[in-house]
Amino acid sequence: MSASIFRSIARQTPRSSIARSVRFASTGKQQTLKERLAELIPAELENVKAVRAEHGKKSFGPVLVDQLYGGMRGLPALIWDGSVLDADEGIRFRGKTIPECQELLPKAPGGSEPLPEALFWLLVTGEIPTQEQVTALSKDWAARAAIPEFVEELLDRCPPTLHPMSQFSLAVTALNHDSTFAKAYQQGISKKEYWGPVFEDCMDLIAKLPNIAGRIYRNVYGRGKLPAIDANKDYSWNLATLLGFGDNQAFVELLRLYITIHSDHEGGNVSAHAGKLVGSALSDPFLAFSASLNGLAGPLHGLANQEVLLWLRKMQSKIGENASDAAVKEYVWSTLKGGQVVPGYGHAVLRKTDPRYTAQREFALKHLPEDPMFTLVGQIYNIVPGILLEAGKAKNPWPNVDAHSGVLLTHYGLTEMNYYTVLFGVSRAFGVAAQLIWDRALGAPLERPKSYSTAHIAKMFKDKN
Ligand SMILES: CC(=O)SCCNC(=O)CCNC(=O)[C@H](O)C(C)(C)COP(=O)(O)OP(=O)(O)OC[C@H]1O[C@@H](n2cnc3c(N)ncnc32)[C@H](O)[C@@H]1OP(=O)(O)O
Ligand SMILES: O=C([O-])CC(=O)C(=O)O
Repeated sequence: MSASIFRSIARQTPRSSIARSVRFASTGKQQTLKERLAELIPAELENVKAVRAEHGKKSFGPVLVDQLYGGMRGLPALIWDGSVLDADEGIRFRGKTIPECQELLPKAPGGSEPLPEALFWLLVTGEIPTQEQVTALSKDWAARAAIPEFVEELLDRCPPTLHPMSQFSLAVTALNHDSTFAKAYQQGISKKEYWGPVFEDCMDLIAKLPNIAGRIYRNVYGRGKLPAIDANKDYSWNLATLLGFGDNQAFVELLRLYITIHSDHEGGNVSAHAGKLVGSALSDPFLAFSASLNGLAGPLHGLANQEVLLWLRKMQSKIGENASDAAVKEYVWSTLKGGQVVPGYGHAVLRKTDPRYTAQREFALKHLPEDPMFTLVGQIYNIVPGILLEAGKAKNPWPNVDAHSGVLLTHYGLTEMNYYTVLFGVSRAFGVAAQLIWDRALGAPLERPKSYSTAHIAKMFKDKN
């Protein structure tokens, strides 16, 4: 089966799999996310049953031995309806591109970027929520935001030299202490009911992340005491305030965009897949998401946004600010010749400029067109792809999301690069949580693919010849 057929199947699935039906309960009252989900699940169970009955025994493309050795690149192996990644076009959340989400999703009063609350509703239901539903979600998350005292103490006892991502993962793991799902499982809950307590855990998880992320930031960088969550404000405003940037409207808008676009990138990326894999053992969402965070903390994945800034700063200290194209080119070549990757460039799936990069560039053009680091990012965009093409190894010479995010955060004064991946992690929780809820609702089984030894592969084909 050709790649384009895979893509067209993948694109159709989210649109057809979930009916866009009633948004209001028969009483006329606005439905909550959980009520709407409870309506959608039986239909989706039937849909999956029908697809499996009709296509379950059909082959979905050959597996090449190279894919076994090559990080399973391109291997069709997972189901996730929340988002699908096209190599040329980039991500669609439930069939919607980033510009479509920017246009269609509800916004904060006076704001122009989508509210991440709305994106979460879209990921979970496939539907665009009303403004009232989004406000109710902001309030629900604010009400769940407090973290247990022992988790606060855990974070307060971490040495500031412990990487913020390690602190983040540790705190999320510890939230498992109060998991509704783990308790329900111990009490013998039926398989059919799993999604309910998993939903509650996922809501708690997302809600508690600003307090964890804020506490880590203030502890590690000595930024004083954490303020309280405001139940009348949205998630991003609260996160910005806990970080100490809530009075900067543009920064709050940036966070709304940032959390929306970093949330999900189909099912196979390291953080999404790690969460799904661990969740498949019926580990609760806190344990599953801490696995996601540990994957996101790797420099080839989410940590690349930290690496980009470190690389840019190193470049500036070596060749100075406002360096010529020739000097930048030489620096890029020296990175490659040193056996290192150019952070923020290349991708396992994408073959064009990441639309998340483009969305951030457009934000920068609107809010910080004269920023010198933004100018440098533009200069690098004109230089790196040509060099990667000439070097001839990278399949995708274009920038990914991480090439741009740090420069925006730096502009507003969030200059601590080691912290950047924590914000990526807050956002990625939205996608991982949505996926965990649906996996338990659809009864996704334990993941356990088969591994082979090299001796087995060699013998298998020798025997065949
Ligand atoms: C949110 C995200 O996770 S987005 C990705 C963030 N990561 C980065 O920006 C780090 C830099 N980029 C990379 O390392 C890679 O492009 C990855 C990890 C993103 C994708 O990896 P792959 O799918 O294996 O890429 P690809 O098939 O193009 O790799 C082929 C070769 O090109 C190299 N290559 C790929 N991208 C780059 C790059 N940016 N700089 C230098 N070399 C590169 C690979 O290291 C590999 O080299 P090898 O044959 O010596 O092992
Ligand atoms: O899709 C991937 O493999 C990596 C990525 O961009 C993400 O997870 O956001």
